[in-house]
Amino acid sequence: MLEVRELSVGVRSGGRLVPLVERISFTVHAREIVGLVGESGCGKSITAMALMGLLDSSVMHVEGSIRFRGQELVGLSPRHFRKLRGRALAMVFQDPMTAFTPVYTVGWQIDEQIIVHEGLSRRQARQRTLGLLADMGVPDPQRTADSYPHQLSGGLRQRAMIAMALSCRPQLLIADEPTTALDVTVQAQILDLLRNLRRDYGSSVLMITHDMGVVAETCDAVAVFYAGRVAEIGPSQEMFSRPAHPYTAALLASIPPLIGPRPHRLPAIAGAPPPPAQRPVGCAFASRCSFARDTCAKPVALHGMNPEHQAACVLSPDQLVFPVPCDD
Ligand SMILES: Nc1ncnc2c1ncn2[C@@H]1O[C@H](COP(=O)(O)OP(=O)(O)OP(=O)(O)O)[C@@H](O)[C@H]1O
Repeated sequence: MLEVRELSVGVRSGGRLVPLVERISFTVHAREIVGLVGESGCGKSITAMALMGLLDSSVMHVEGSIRFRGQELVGLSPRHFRKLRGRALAMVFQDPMTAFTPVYTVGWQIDEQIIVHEGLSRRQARQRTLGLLADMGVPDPQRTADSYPHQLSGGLRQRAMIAMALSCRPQLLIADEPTTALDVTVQAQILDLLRNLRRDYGSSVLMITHDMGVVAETCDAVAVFYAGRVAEIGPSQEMFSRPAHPYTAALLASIPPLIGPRPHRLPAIAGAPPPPAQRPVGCAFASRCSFARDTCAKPVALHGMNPEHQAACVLSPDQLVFPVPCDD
């Protein structure tokens, strides 16, 4: 369905190219939910924008390959990208107000999307809009369709945006932090909705998040991003039970337990990722890693526990014994 190979994105700055994303590879199979996870600034959104053809080519340079259902997207013209977007490829954002304009009703905007892409009449489009809103668990679809975006709660707006993204039955939905702005109950409902998309619509989902808890709830496979590179990639179950990169382990340690007493405080990762212009050639996590040693200063490629589960760490999983969260 989607194969990203050695994808790099750089920004032109002061006569040189600063790498924002470096040689990223991952695959999304049909009906699969894949997570891109990592702290703020590690390149998740830039990757998503490259997939959607939304990067400004006068500022950003894209290299490598993005094959979507056999079609190469790197170098695709804006006109061809426009045809794909909203149809085969769709995206939902953290803030639905970026998807909706405030001056038209939500229903009118979803209708428009359907009319433009599928040539249905306004009446037929409205039927589909109401059906989509109902599928998204909107209690009163007619009323929601007739509302302006600012009249809806955050949860309803998010459902309406997902309905709009699904209006032309995309094969791949990219969800960029779709639940971050929502309270915990609504968050769980939206994640449920995304999980059901493959069953109800046959869609694959690329889930972008900084939250390992969201990955645990939804994703079949996950790529852990750190400072513009993939630190670890693999099936989520396997990665959760046996992380092979200290950064993954640190992210996992920051998920609150679902059952039992919650630790007094969750371990946070001290420090911050290096900014793009200051990334070292070796492991960019080394300066924050309790396992760091001299060899971490050399570049390290992803290598495998098995062909599917790979990490870019000089240590083998046996050498990585991670502390469990303490309860002090
Ligand atoms: N237009 C731009 N020009 C220059 N640098 C940029 C631009 N957009 C993003 N960056 C930089 O690229 C890096 C990756 O940003 P990106 O938004 O992809 O991170 P992210 O992992 O999605 O973080 P967040 O979770 O905060 O959205 C960051 O260091 C960011 O400052």
